Amino acid sequence: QEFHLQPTPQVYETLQDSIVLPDAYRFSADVEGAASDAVRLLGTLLPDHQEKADFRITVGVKGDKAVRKYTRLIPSKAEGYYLKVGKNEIVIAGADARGAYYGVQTLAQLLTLPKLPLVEVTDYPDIPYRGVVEGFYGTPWSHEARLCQLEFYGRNKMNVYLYGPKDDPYHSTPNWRKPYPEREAAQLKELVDKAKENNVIFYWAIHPGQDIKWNDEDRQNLLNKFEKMYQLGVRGFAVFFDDISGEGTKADKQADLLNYLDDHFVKVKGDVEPLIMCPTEYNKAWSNVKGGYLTTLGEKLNKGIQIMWTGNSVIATIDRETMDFINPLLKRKAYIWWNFPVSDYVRDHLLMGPVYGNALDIKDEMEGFVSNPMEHAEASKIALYSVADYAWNLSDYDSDLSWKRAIKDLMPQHAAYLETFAAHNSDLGANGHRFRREESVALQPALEALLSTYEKQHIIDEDAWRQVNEECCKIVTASDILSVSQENQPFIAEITPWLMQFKLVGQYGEAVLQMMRWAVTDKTGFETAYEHAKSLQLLMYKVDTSYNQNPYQPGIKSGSKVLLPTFYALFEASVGLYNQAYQAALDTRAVYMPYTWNSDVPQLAALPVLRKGKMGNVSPSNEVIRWQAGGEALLMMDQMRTLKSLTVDLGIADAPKFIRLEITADGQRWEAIPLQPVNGKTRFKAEVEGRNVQKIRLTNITGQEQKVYFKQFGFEEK
Ligand SMILES: CC(=O)N[C@@H]1[C@@H](O)[C@H](O)C(CO)=C[C@H]1N
Repeated sequence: QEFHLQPTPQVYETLQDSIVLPDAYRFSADVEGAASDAVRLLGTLLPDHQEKADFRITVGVKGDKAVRKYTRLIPSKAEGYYLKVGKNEIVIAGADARGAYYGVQTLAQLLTLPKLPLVEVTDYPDIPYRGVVEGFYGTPWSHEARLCQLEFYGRNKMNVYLYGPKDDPYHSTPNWRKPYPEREAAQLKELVDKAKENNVIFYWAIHPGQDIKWNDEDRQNLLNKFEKMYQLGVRGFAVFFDDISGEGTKADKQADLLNYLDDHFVKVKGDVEPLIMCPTEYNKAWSNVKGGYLTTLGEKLNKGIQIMWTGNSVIATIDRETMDFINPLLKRKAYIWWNFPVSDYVRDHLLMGPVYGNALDIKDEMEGFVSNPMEHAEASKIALYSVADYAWNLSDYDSDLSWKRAIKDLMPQHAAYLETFAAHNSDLGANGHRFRREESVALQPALEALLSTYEKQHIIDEDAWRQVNEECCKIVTASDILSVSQENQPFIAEITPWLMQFKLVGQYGEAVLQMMRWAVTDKTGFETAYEHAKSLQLLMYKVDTSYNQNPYQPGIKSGSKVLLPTFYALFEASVGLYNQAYQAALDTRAVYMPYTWNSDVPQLAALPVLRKGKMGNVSPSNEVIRWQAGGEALLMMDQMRTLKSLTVDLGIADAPKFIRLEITADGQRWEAIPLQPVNGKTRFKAEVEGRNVQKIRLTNITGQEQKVYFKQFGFEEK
C-alpha cells in the first residue's frame, strides 16, 4: 500500500526520488525562538549534528532569519508549515510555533520509510481547533491512558484535549467547588506538562450547572477552582452546562457568569486560551429557538467565547444544514462536540468502524471539531485517528482509506486481524438516540444471498456459503491471535471480552453453516451441528452475562447488527427444514426477547429492553427527559408473567407525584401500584410480588411537561 501521510496534507509533491539521510548534517535554527518545540522534537528523531557537513537542516518560524528565504512558501494559515526534503537539505518553516512542530511531525513519518523521499509539503489545518473532549459518562480514562492519548494527539496534529469526564466528582456536582486531592492534582499537572510537550492545549472543564447558585459565593467558588487549576499549569478552561435541569439552565445567568470569567480571569491572566462553553440546549432537537436560550447566548456571550454544539441531535453527523442553523443563532462559528465514538449509552458495544457521514464541504463553518470517545481509550484511537484526518483536511478525507490506516497505525503487525475484528464490531445496537452505523459491510452481500436463497428456495448458494465460511474461519483465527497479541497490551486488555464473544460468533457461524449443509441430507450430522450451535448460543449468553456487567447496558455484544442476526435466521431456517424432513420438532428459536417497550415520549421511545435471566431492564438514558403531559411508556410481555419485584428511578425524589405506575393482567383493566421510596433518594419500588402482569405502564399525570432523568426501570420475574 502506497505511503500516506497522516493527516492527509493539503499539498504533497514528491519528486519520485529519495535519499539516505547522511549521519552528519549542519543545523541552522533559532533554537531559543518560537521553533524550540520543533527543534526539540527533531532532536529526538535525528542523531546529533556536526558543525562541518554538507547536508543542511533548517528549522524556523516565519520571520526567523534561518527561514527568511522560504517566507513566500510558508502558508499564511495558523499552524501551517512548509517542509522540503531535498538532495542535500531539509527545510521546515512554520507559519507559527505549532506549525513548525507539525512540520517535524510530518518529517518523523517520512523518516520511518526505508529511504527518505524527496518531497515538498505545503500544509495547514482546515479547522482551527481539533481533538478530543473526554466528556463521557462511565469510568474516566486512567492517568496512563491519558498520557498515551496526548502523545497520539501530538502525532496526529490534534491541538486540543478537553478534560471533562462526567463521573469525575471534582469536575461535576457535588465537588466542583473543591480543589483536587493531592494525588489527582499531581496527575493533572503531569497531564498539562505532557500536553505541552505534544503541542496540545489542555482545557480543564467544569460542570457546575446541576447545583450552581447564581450568587457571588458560587461565582467566587468557580473562580477559586479555576485559579487552583491555573496553578497546576492549566491554560485552557471550559464550562459545560449540558444534561442539567433547574436554575442552572438559564441562558442569561450562564452568559453573565462566562462573561465575568472572561473579563476577570481570562483577560486578567493574559496567557489563557479563549473560554469554551457547552450550552444546555446543545443540539437542535432540544432547542426551542423561540424560547430565546440560544439567541441570548449568541447575543450576550463575549465574542471570544467559543460555544459547543453536538448537531441536529445529541448523536449526529455534521453537515451544512446543521451549521446553517446554529451559526447565525450563536453569532459565531459553533465548536462541534461530536458524540462519536462515545458509547456510554451502548456500553455493551465497541464502535470500531470508520468515521463517516460528516460533510466534506463545511471547513469554513466550524470553530472546532472535537470527538467524545469511548471509555476504552486505546480502542477509541481508530475513530480518533480519522477524526484527526477529517478535521485537518476535509476535502481530501476518505473514510474507508482512513479507517484502514487507523487500524495499521494502532496495530501495524496484526492489522489484518484487527481489521476483521473492527469490521464486525462497529454498530451500536438499538439505542435511545436511534444512531446506527454500518457493520460487516464487505460480507453483507454474501450473507444476504445465502439467507434469501436458503429461506426462499431452501437451497444453498455455494459461492456465498464459501465466502461466509471463510470469514468465519478468519474470525476465529483473528480472535485467538489478537487475544494473545503483545503488540498493544492495553488495547487487548480493553477488548478481550469482545474478542471472546467475537470468536464464539465465528464458531456459531461455522456450526450453522454445517446445519444448513446437513439439514436434509445427514440426520446425525445435523443433530451434532445443532447441539454444537445450541451450546455456542449458551456460551455467548454466558459471556454476555458475565463480563462488563455495568448497571446501564451490561454485557458483551459482537457482530450484533448483521452477522449474528443472519446466523440466527439461518439457524431457524435450517431447523425448520430438518423438522420437516424428519418429522421432528426441534426448538427453532435461536434467541427470544419476551419483552417489548414503546412510548410516546420521544426520548424514551427507542430505548432498548435488555433481558438477563429473569431480569428485565429498559436501557437508561444519560440526558434530561422532557416527559410531556399525559405521556406514557409501556412495557409489554409476550405472555402473562408473574412478577417478583419492580424498581423505578427517575432522578427525582418526588416521582410518585408526577408519574403513575400501573399494571394489567388482561390488557383491559389497569391497577395503579404505589411507589415506595427505597433509598430515601430517587429510587422507588412497586409492590408487585406475585402479581400476574401482561403490561406495565408509566404515565405523567401532572398535566404538564416534567423534566426527569430515566435512570432505571427494571423488574424481576418470579
Ligand atoms: C454535550 C453532550 O453531548 N453531553 C452528554 C455527553 O456527556 C454524553 O457522553 C453523551 C453521549 O451519550 C451525550 C450527552 N448526554
